[in-house]
Amino acid sequence: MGSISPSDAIAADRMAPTGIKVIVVGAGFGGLGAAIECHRQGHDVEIYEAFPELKTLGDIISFMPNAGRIFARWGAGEVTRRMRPLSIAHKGFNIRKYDTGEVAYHQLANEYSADAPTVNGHRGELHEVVFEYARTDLGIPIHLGNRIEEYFEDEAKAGIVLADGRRIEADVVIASDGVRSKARQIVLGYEDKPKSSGYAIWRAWFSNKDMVADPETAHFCNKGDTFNGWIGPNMHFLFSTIKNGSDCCWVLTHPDDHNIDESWSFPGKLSEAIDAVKGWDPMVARIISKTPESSLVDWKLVYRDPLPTWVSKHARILLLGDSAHPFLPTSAQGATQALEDGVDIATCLRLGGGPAEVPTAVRAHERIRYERVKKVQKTGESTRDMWHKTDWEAVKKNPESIKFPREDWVFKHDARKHAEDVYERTVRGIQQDLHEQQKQQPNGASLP
Ligand SMILES: Cc1cc2nc3c(=O)[nH]c(=O)nc-3n(C[C@H](O)[C@H](O)[C@H](O)COP(=O)(O)OP(=O)(O)OC[C@H]3O[C@@H](n4cnc5c(N)ncnc54)[C@H](O)[C@@H]3O)c2cc1C
Repeated sequence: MGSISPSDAIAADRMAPTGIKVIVVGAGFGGLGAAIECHRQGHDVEIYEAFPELKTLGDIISFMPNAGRIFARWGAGEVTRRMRPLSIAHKGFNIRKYDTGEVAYHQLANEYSADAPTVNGHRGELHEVVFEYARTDLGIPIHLGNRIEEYFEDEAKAGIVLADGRRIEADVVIASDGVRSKARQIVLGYEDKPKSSGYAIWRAWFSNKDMVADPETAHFCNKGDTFNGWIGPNMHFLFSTIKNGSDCCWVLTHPDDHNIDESWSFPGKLSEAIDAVKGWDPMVARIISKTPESSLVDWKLVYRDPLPTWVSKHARILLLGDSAHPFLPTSAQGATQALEDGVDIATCLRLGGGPAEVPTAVRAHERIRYERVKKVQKTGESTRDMWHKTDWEAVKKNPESIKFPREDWVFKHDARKHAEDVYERTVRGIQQDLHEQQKQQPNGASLP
């Protein structure tokens, strides 16, 4: 049997058309993932995005095996093949005590698995792989430079209003427009603002030039990729070397009660970051001092309590990814859960069967995803608290207690299989609940 070319594998990666038209707002990981999965599962999809062109900005992002499993299925492994050379290939995570710098625990890296790889790399570079896969390989229309100001729906359709006044309709609108989503107003019926998480993060990505010039820091770059974390009271500093040690990246999470009405990303000041680590292992300040100030970002971390719903009244507009549920970075699951959302909604729409069944499919999606997302969100708080309130005497006795949690219920989740397994049962549950509610309405009035 002859081998199949990557382009044939990509073309073959599509199920029969369902006749469902989907608009996705936002081309972040959430929107792109949803659009790719909708395309694969036979829906007719296009994306509207505010940014006028793709820029490979940012620093590190981690995708755990529950995201790797999703990427690995795109184009029969073509997407993960493109991601692999961009990803960190460190052997393990050195978890250090903040003041002495001693390694309290060495957590081995996950083995590379072609079916469900862990992917850690530059956010902009990985984003570009996914963006180009959607646009160039799959031919999904991505309309850049379109900021959506309004969403609308009735029982039969939903849509968006573009800046020039054009109204575009579809069977369903997936609003993956991030933490400041405009769609939340129509979904919730009120304006819901993100609040301060009480923390900010200095973040930097830079070349190893000054690190290798200093014999005290050169070893981090001369041994290939490395990953070290200093864990201290109410703060942590994570430092990676990437691409065989040629690039460096760090994040310093620290308390900060900012005003979240303001923009949340600012140029960072090195002196402030160095001040924050007074009393810490001097290596931390030394690494920070090698950072060109122009590459330092002061990122105010916002959060929001779980929303009561992600679905509009007629169930034709759906919040997805950060617009529905922002995560704390200590879960390392925000973008991953956005990808799971995309797989789930694309699967529910297909199993629903066609445009008339969209509201049922959208409601089933929310019911399938809601509790899992809430539970994963909590891991961001528990890991942060575990690190920021470390009892070092207890860690001496049980070093493993400080490791980054890797739980099977999070990592082994197969979003598509799960949706296929529970869809019918979930729809029956929704119908039963509606029936019960209708019985309780006076004069048999019907519910939306
Ligand atoms: C410091 C930090 C570190 C993180 N680390 C990790 C990690 O290691 N692993 C992980 O899984 N997650 C991580 N996350 C979370 C992750 O980055 C997000 O959860 C994820 O990127 C959300 O993707 P999204 O597509 O939902 O939203 P976004 O990436 O915010 O995308 C929203 C898109 O919508 C567009 N848009 C917004 N408004 C409109 C509009 N009105 N009209 C049209 N387009 C619009 C925006 O331009 C943007 O492109 C981290 C987050 C932070 C803050």
